[in-house]
Amino acid sequence: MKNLNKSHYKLKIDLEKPDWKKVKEIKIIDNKEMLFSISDKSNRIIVKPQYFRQGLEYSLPECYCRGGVLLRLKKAADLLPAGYKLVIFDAWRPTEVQLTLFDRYKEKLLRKHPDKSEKAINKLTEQFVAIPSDNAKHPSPHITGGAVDLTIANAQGIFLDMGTEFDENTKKSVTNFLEKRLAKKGKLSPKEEDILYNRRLLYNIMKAAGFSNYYYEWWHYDYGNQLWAFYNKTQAFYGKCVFKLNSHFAFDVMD
Ligand SMILES: C[C@@H](N)C(=O)N[C@H](C)C(=O)O
Ligand SMILES: [Zn+2]
Repeated sequence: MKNLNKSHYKLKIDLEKPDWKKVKEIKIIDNKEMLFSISDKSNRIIVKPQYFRQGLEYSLPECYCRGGVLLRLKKAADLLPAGYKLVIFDAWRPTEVQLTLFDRYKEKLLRKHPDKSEKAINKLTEQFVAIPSDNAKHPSPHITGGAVDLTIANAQGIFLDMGTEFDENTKKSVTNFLEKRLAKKGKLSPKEEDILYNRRLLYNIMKAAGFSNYYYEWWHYDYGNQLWAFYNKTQAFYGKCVFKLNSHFAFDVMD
């Protein structure tokens, strides 16, 4: 890390928890950009669809995102140190996949906390999986084609240590977990320091390309949807989208 450019670590990770009530109230004027497949668009982006690999029902063998997201992913990838690549785990999601993810995690929490109320369990679930919604006024982030889950691989193809697995549902996944520990204790172990800088690298290139990060997950970034608009204090331009294949093998956004 010491031989890498300082600009990769310029910004410390400073984030707030989203207020989902406010997020859902943000106005969306969809710009109708199409969904594109992400594979083969840049030699610095690898696609590894995690939910398909896990055999999740309705998951897809390819990742798709809006045109503006694809452009910005390429920009972020080009900002990486030489040889490093972005690894995409998931992007646009069918509502059915969002539902399965939500139910799967909720069941896990119910088993762990049989004494908690349904309301409390839903609130906990919502931290790691957005409430499944294809309501045009407040669609779940991944249903818009504006959200992407990703990490970084180094020049040897090894995933950088981000401190947790993808989708690990613990407080260690909170993006600035180690920033807070550093501020409190004044120092980190060498391994923790590596993780802190790896997260900062992802955060810095994605911020520079125009994305926002989701407080609870180091791997989840947004552009153009309501969650992004919340963090950027603006309106959203990506709403709910379903797709149909057109003659250019891209996907038209449908209402
Ligand atoms: C499930 C996880 N990978 C994820 O994407 N979580 C966010 C909150 C979401 O479901 O939008
Ligand atoms: Zn995500």
